[in-house]
Amino acid sequence: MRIEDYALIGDMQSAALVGRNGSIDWLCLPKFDSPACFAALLGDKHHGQWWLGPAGSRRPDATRRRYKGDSLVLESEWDTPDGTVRVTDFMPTRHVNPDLVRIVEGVSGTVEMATEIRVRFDYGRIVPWVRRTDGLLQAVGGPDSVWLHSPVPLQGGDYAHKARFRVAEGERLAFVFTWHPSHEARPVEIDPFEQLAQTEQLWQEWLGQCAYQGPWREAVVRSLITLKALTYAPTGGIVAAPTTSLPEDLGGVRNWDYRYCWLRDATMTLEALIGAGYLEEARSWRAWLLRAIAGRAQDLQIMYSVTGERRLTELELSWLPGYEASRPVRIGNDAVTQLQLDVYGEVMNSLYLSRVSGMEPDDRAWTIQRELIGYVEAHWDEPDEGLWEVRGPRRHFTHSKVMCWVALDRAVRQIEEFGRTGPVERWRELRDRIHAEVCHKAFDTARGTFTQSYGSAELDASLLMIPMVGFLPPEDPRVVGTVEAIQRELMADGFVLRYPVEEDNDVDGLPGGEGAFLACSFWMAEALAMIGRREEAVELFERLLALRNDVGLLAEEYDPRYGRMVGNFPQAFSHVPLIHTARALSRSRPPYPAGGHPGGSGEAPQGPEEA
Ligand SMILES: OC[C@H]1O[C@H](O[C@H]2O[C@H](CO)[C@@H](O)[C@H](O)[C@H]2O)[C@H](O)[C@@H](O)[C@@H]1O
Repeated sequence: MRIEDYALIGDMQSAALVGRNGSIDWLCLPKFDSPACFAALLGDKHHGQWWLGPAGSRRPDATRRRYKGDSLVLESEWDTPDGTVRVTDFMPTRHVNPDLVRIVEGVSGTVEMATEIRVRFDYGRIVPWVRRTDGLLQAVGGPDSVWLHSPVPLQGGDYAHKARFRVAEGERLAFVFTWHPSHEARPVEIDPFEQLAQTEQLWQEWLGQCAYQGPWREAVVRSLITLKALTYAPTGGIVAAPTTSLPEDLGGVRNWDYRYCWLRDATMTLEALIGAGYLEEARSWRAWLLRAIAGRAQDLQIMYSVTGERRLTELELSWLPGYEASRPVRIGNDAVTQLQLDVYGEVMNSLYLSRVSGMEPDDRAWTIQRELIGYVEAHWDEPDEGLWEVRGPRRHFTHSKVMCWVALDRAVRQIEEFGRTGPVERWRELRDRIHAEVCHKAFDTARGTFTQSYGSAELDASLLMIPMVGFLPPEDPRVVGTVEAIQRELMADGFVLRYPVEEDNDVDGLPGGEGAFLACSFWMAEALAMIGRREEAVELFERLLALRNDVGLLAEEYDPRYGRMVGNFPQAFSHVPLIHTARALSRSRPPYPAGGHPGGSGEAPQGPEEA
């Protein structure tokens, strides 16, 4: 199944991927980063899968599917010669244990249905013991146990449980799958129909707070729902994606675990949520951040688990063959130990924006920000791995330096605008020094463009963020020159690459190519809008929207060679800039924080042309 054939359901603690043919191929319980109990996504049905659909020798795709209104409740419908049947899949809000509910409903006629379930704990490695108790099926293996309430009798065999049954018009049959720690007593059963009503209501209430009223609202709302689904409700942490090892290069080695909270991705997600009126998420993330990074500034990591754990050691799961043979399958992520200086700017920016949006001050937050700035003061001039987390040699990445400027700029603003205390003169002086150095060392005057790193001739899509973060005004010729150079040199098949990936180029230290990283194309659309080229911006934005799958979801990348989505799915880093670009094009996103460009050209800015 292609990556875009999946839909997402979740309960804000974990999430499952449901295939177009009714197969649940990915589910980690109890948390996003727990071992999967269905891992067919990275192997086959023997690594754990739950299929449910019309009976027959093949497993046909649903005739149509959609989310029920603005929710995460998925409805898949099959038209068959004998009638139409609907399967509603959702994960109710967590009470004590995680539940997955599948309701089969006869829409017309009488349809013969079938189901086949294989539970495999520990990412497909543990075949559990299965027994029947009081009409329920219980599977146990190590620390994990699941209970399945099935409305039809299931037959065991071939390490699976199967059933064939009929559903007539108006009939509703509910399957409930509940996880719990194997040492605990049997979980309390939920009422699936009551839970369905409650889950729908929850989403309705959440969307009721949405402040976005601009164009492309349907795409923006689906992206907001997806971002909310990637939020770990108990702590406020946000995962970059709910999957691991969906390849950036089909059949290749660029397979990473995204089930963690990157400070970069999370702060960008928050900016999108805050912009749409969701301050509660910002409050809860700030509390998560203060707990996660508590301690010495030099110990700050670029990512943590959603509960704040720091050790995310990378491991390869040798028994999983990988998505379309893309090996290795990895869990954990070695990027955790990298130096990525941009995260200081991202954290400072998001805490500043939270204040601008009306969030109450927190003295501990300011103490930590002062510590972070102390670290930036001491280390901003070192080479790092940058936002792309390259596994090649460290460099003086331009984007990292620009974000160090952002860190200082937002610290200065907190003093100027919110009466915080700190060595403002020293910080202003360093902010301006970094600005001058970047303009001197990272700008190629002959080509009229900023470059990826000091002294390099390469371009990099992250340079498109220069006007967005307020480093230079959009009409500055250096910004326009950079946008145009990236258009000329980094675009392939209508989309923007992160940086050139060629065999003789060791930027990221990895073999193989990759698709177009979708965030970069959204940044291009936003940058075009900012420099007044709205028509081109809209054209590119709509080309990107057309890549979304039938239920509005985007992976990390799109590979024009195959016309397919690649990389982890769905990816916050793709949905965030979708929201930002829609806001920029509808003029509801301020181009940079109020107060001008302290380190800018000094010339009076000319506003971008009105459309
Ligand atoms: O492709 C190389 C790198 O890919 C991952 O990083 C990317 O995803 C992160 C999470 O969305 C994002 O913050 C980062 O900017 C992206 O480059 C992976 O985690 C890295 O280990 C890998 O080197």
